[in-house]
Amino acid sequence: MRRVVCPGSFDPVTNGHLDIIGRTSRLYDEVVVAVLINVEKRSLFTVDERIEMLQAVTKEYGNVRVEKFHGLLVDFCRQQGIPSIVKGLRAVSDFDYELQMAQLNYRMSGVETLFMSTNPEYSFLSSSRLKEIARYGGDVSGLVPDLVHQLLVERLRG
Ligand SMILES: O=C(O)c1ccc2[nH]nc(Br)c2c1
Ligand SMILES: O=C(O)c1ccc2[nH]nc(Br)c2c1
Repeated sequence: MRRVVCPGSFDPVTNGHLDIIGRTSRLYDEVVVAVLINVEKRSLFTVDERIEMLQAVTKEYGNVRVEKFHGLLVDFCRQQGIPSIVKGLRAVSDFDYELQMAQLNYRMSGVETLFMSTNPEYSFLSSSRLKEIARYGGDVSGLVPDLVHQLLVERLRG
């Protein structure tokens, strides 16, 4: 059974994330989306809210499991018995950092990292940029799933 981890903060999940997860779900028997618990970082949605959104928007794929983890990603992979990670690459600017992380993770644990080119339509998109636009009243409806859009507007209004 070929399984892979797709890590991130997903605060919240965007259409860019969903594109990567959906395409990855067609390549593996199971995709484990790993939501990072980072207590130092102030997040807009709680980890459990992010997990619920991810579960709702990935249900249709049928082979995506959403989990949370803290600490080292490679320790999570080891605990899950999963030998590889898939990450999206939006632009050359992502590559330097992601390459270093991939080399470090491999050196620490032998866990492999596979990179997938993001859909150019979303190459500018990140959760943080999305929240910034939404905070100032910008229309982000085409950048996140409808469910996430509703929750985002409600949360920012609150
Ligand atoms: O949500 C994040 O922080 C995040 C970061 C980096 C990422 N690369 N590929 C994906 Br999907 C992804 C998600
Ligand atoms: O949302 C982010 O912060 C983020 C970062 C880096 C990323 N690479 N590919 C994707 Br999809 C992606 C998303």
